Amino acid sequence: MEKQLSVAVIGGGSWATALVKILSEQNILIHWWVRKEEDVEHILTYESNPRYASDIHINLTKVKPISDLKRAVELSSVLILAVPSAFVKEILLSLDKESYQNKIIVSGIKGMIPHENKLITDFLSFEFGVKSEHLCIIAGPCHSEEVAMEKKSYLTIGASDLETGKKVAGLLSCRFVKTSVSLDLYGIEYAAIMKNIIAIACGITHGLNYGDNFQAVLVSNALQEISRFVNALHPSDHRVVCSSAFLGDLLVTSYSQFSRNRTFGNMIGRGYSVKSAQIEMNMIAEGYYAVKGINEINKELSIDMPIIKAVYNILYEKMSPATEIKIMESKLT
Ligand SMILES: NC(=O)C1=CN([C@@H]2O[C@H](COP(=O)(O)OP(=O)(O)OC[C@H]3O[C@@H](n4cnc5c(N)ncnc54)[C@H](OP(=O)(O)O)[C@@H]3O)[C@@H](O)[C@H]2O)C=CC1
Ligand SMILES: O=C(CO)COP(=O)(O)O
Repeated sequence: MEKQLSVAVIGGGSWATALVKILSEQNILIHWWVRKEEDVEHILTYESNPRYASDIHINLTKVKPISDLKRAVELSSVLILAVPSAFVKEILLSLDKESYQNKIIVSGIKGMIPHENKLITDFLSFEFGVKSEHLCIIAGPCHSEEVAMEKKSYLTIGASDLETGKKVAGLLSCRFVKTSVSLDLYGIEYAAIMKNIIAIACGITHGLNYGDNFQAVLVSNALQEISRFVNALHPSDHRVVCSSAFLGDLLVTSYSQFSRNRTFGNMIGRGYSVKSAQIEMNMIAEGYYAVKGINEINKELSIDMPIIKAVYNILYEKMSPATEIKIMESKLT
């Protein structure tokens, strides 16, 4: 009899919980790593995550919650990373290089390694020697809240190797999720990071009382800004920026009521400090960290990015949102 495929989902937040639900549609075993033993106990008792996406029912016949990361990784041939970028380095470095060999590693993280400003996939290959054909990312417009409600969603699996991409796409495809594969792994990994910053800008302008007319201009200028940056870093003749992984994810994060980044930006526009907005949110807005990294990378590239510059100045230079958005406004077309 063929051995049942084992997948580790690493992370205890909303996205990890939603991915566990999607994977539970397959005939596989899911070793779900959550960092606190008390959360493992809660999941085993109540069949739900205590703090994030708690309305998702966890099918314990397929899902095995575990707080021992080493064991979860040992038991699995596919690893899916779904922790916020701020914590991923520390979590990954708690295991040795050997632990990651000959496994497919999939990043569901829409952020970069802090301070180093590396993509998660680059970090995995430089730090642990993971082969490029074993690396994938999960991109596309998909909020965990809608996965919980089984609303039809589309995911794009970014891969360098088509066969690996197809394997991961197969794992994440189900009744309510359709998947496709893109070989533009770098392009969509950067796009997934940058759209979070744009959603913060959308939230800020909404908080400052700008309307839908302005937001449409902001988002269309943002797509050009993202394209300029990604094309400068990783030129490609095959990049399709109007695809779901670029434009689709930009739109959903900029407009959705569920977006953490838009919600965070809205609070900033309404006068909250960064600290108070973060405390009130309970969930992570990746764009806060991403804008620092992208701004640093751009010091060498000097690409014209007025939206990203405005968000950086507001969040890190303590500039007035109203003043910065006025400056940005004059640069949009
Ligand atoms: N939510 C979504 O719909 C989607 C999210 N993503 C991406 O998934 C990634 C994870 O985000 P998401 O699931 O939303 O995050 P959440 O905000 O839902 O959860 C935060 C997670 O971070 C953990 N955490 C907090 N502090 C620490 C720490 N010091 N060390 C280790 N872990 C810590 C929390 O654990 P604890 O409760 O124990 O503190 C919790 O599991 C992000 O990159 C995001 O962009 C991608 C697509 C969709
Ligand atoms: O990436 C996402 C949807 O595709 C999630 O975005 P938020 O973190 O802003 O909710």
